[in-house]
Amino acid sequence: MHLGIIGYGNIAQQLVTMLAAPKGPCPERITLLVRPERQEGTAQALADQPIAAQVVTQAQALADARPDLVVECAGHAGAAAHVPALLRAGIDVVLVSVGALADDALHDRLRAAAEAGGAHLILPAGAVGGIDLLSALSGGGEVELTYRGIKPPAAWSGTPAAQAIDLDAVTHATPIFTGTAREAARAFPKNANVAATLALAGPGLDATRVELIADPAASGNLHSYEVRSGIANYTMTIENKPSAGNARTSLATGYSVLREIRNRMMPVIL
Ligand SMILES: NC(=O)C1=CN([C@@H]2O[C@H](COP(=O)(O)OP(=O)(O)OC[C@H]3O[C@@H](n4cnc5c(N)ncnc54)[C@H](OP(=O)(O)O)[C@@H]3O)[C@@H](O)[C@H]2O)C=CC1
Ligand SMILES: O=C([O-])CC(=O)C(=O)O
Repeated sequence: MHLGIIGYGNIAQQLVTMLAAPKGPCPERITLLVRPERQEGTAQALADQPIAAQVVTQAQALADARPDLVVECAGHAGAAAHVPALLRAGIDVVLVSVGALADDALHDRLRAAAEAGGAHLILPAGAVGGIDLLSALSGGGEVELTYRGIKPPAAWSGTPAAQAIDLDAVTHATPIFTGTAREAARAFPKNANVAATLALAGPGLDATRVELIADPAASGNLHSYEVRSGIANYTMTIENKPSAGNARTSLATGYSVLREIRNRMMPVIL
């Protein structure tokens, strides 16, 4: 496999490290797309790992390299800037920044690009689980979904919560947002991709209720949700450990993307 990666932050670095480890299938080549000012530093960082790697700075250059699969790990703006051109070029893309789809215009643009290119936009489960069952239940009729995301106060820094309350002074679990999954994904682009993923697998971005909480007692990122439907009811709680490079991103996210990549390299998909 020739793998493309957009962005070289926390998730992308975790991915390259895991892919380069001597366990499990590994791509033959990686092409990374980073900002121009990051090109040299990224090339240097990649020199010490065993997978052949090149670094480009334009979506067109990544498309021209013809990777078999691209994973986007660059946030909502990075996804909007680069993913449409890749889909239009017929390249399948795993969109980690799922909350970017809360922008209807971008959602339409990505869908049209995938159709025009005959490519697929793949939404990974990311830091949450149970997407398979939720999506299956949604195919069978009406589904009700409520989601609650709990993170330590520091994980909400740089978000609207930091303007509304003093995060350093939070002493107990404090709600910082209630609303729809669409509102959450747009207001918390680095923290509510899970809400968007659940909503898209479930009753939709405007019909999914979301509560976000800052809790000094939280040791990681906790995602819990409740599903009610005519076919099955379930609740799920996931206690995620934070990733080393970015506390607001759960460690499991990189593993979920790794699964998407390796499923493309294996005769049996699971
Ligand atoms: N689906 C899920 O469950 C989850 C999804 N996410 C999503 O994944 C994203 C990435 O997470 P994480 O790796 O932890 O975040 P980081 O901030 O560590 O990494 C993001 C990287 O993307 C780069 N980037 C941003 N814009 C562009 C661009 N236009 N072109 C190229 N590179 C760009 C940044 O570079 P620079 O420093 O130069 O800006 C940075 O290196 C999050 O922003 C979030 O949207 C996160 C957690 C869970
Ligand atoms: O990684 C997580 O726990 C979830 C997250 O940041 C998001 O949903 O954007």
